[in-house]
Amino acid sequence: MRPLTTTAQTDAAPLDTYDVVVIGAGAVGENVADRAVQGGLTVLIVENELVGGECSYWACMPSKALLRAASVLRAAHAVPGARAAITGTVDAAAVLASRDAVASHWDDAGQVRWLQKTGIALARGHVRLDGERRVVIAAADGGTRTVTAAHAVAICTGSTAAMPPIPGLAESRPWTSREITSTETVPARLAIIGGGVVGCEMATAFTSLGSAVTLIARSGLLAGVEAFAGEAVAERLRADGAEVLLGTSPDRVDRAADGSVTIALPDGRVLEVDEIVVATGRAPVTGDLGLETIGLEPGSWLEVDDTLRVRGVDWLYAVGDVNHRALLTHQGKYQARAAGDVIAARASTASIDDAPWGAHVATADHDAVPQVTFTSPEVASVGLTAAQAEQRGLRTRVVDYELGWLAGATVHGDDYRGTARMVVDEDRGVIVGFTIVGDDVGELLHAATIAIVGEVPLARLWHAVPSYPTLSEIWLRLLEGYGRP
Ligand SMILES: Cc1cc2nc3c(=O)[nH]c(=O)nc-3n(C[C@H](O)[C@H](O)[C@H](O)COP(=O)(O)OP(=O)(O)OC[C@H]3O[C@@H](n4cnc5c(N)ncnc54)[C@H](O)[C@@H]3O)c2cc1C
Ligand SMILES: NC(=O)c1ccc[n+]([C@@H]2O[C@H](COP(=O)([O-])OP(=O)(O)OC[C@H]3O[C@@H](n4cnc5c(N)ncnc54)[C@H](O)[C@@H]3O)[C@@H](O)[C@H]2O)c1
Repeated sequence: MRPLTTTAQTDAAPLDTYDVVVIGAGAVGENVADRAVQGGLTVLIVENELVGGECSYWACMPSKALLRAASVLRAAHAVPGARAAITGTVDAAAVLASRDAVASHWDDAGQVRWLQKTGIALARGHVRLDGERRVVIAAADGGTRTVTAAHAVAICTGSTAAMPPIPGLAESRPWTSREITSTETVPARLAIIGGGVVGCEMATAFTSLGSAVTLIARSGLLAGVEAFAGEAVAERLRADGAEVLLGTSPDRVDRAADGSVTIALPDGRVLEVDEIVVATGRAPVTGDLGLETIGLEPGSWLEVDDTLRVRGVDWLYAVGDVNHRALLTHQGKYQARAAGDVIAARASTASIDDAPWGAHVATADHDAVPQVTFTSPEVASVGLTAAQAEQRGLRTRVVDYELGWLAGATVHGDDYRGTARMVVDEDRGVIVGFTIVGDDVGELLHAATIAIVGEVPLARLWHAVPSYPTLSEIWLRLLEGYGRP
């Protein structure tokens, strides 16, 4: 693992009591703290690794930095004139160096300065709850400090890579998302277990960086979204030279004395690789948090109501990955804004706005979670898939359109291909789901999120005119496919 650089504690005059104690200074904890401070409360945030958390150093940011060069190169290759200017392939060393800069060289000084500027006190150490509204902070030097929260404790401890019970796997020192996103080398032969978002993005990145990648998925790829998305990603990975094994999972994994890893598959085949990455989902970071001191189950996801308050404990909040509502930075930060605001409101005489879509609830978590997967092609989706809408008992109509038929696609590059799907709730005349798959479509997603959250009637959407010739004309084509209501 890369050496971590932590900047000294900013909690200059440590108090025994703060209005709010936030456990975990990832993107989500930082935002809970910020909103609570803006609401007039004193806040202590406690972090035992780097301020900024997973997203800044081992997840969103470094992974996107690893993917960007190949995406730009692919776009240039598709455009006559630009294509001729390309004289080489992806420069892996330059990509890794750029990734290092994007990950701030695993130094959290910048984020600590932001905490200082915002008026949030920081303590370094591992936190455990110690009964109602009390926490004990164990510092790296062995010292401990007990702090009481006058109003609330917010658990924002995130998630970690889950380890499936495959014989020999744990003993084989597999990489997780942390090692693959911070690697200093490009393994010549790389196997990835798990066909979810991490597996697909890292297979895309490392194929472009020169690894011979084998992606092992027990179902299709990207199971949570429309099936055509995973199919398009599998097709492109294979075209780019990766091996994609669907509907299978290793029987056994072993690492030999020379460092190589063998993977035995159910069909009798044995793969040999240099590194293996486990990308089979996440586990909550709640195992060593003192949850048992307040009657909760250590190691469990923390179930919350829409104000992000842990069910049955009126002073405790769980925000971000740890509540398992939507494991995404932007959605965790959305929850954090609601949580910080409601904590401040409950600490004062302000009224609580907890009706659906109110200021103090994370209503969008249920039906309007946007996500962009930065594979090739990109996959962007929000709301329900056609199957999910049907399972909900909605009377739906589905409209699909091939992106390659758009004038904007013709200009974008040669042989542009992609698919968009709109799922309409026929009874309400609004969109409940939108998925788009194609190169460079991620930035198109927010229009769909606004349409779904705003419950914009289809009849009114006909008046939202996309510019010609952009890929946004997908909206016009989907509406024409549906017909004017
Ligand atoms: C490879 C990868 C790529 C991703 N890419 C994206 C993406 O492109 N877009 C996106 O939206 N999401 C992405 N995600 C998901 C995103 O990283 C998470 O949703 C997000 O980091 C969750 O933020 P969090 O603040 O809840 O948790 P974290 O970022 O995990 O922060 C929790 C913090 O709590 C600290 N902590 C834990 N326990 C204690 C304790 N007892 N005492 C003190 N401190 C403690 C930890 O050290 C950590 O800093 C990705 C995830 C992975 C794995
Ligand atoms: N661009 C983004 O938004 C982005 C990028 C990366 C990660 N993330 C977030 O991080 C979270 C974690 O991602 P992830 O990919 O680890 O989890 P995931 O839940 O998306 O996918 C895990 C996959 O592993 C498979 N799997 C589980 N056990 C297996 C086994 N024994 N053998 C083979 N396959 C197995 C599952 O069927 C599933 O398809 C996601 O919830 C995602 O939202 C987001």
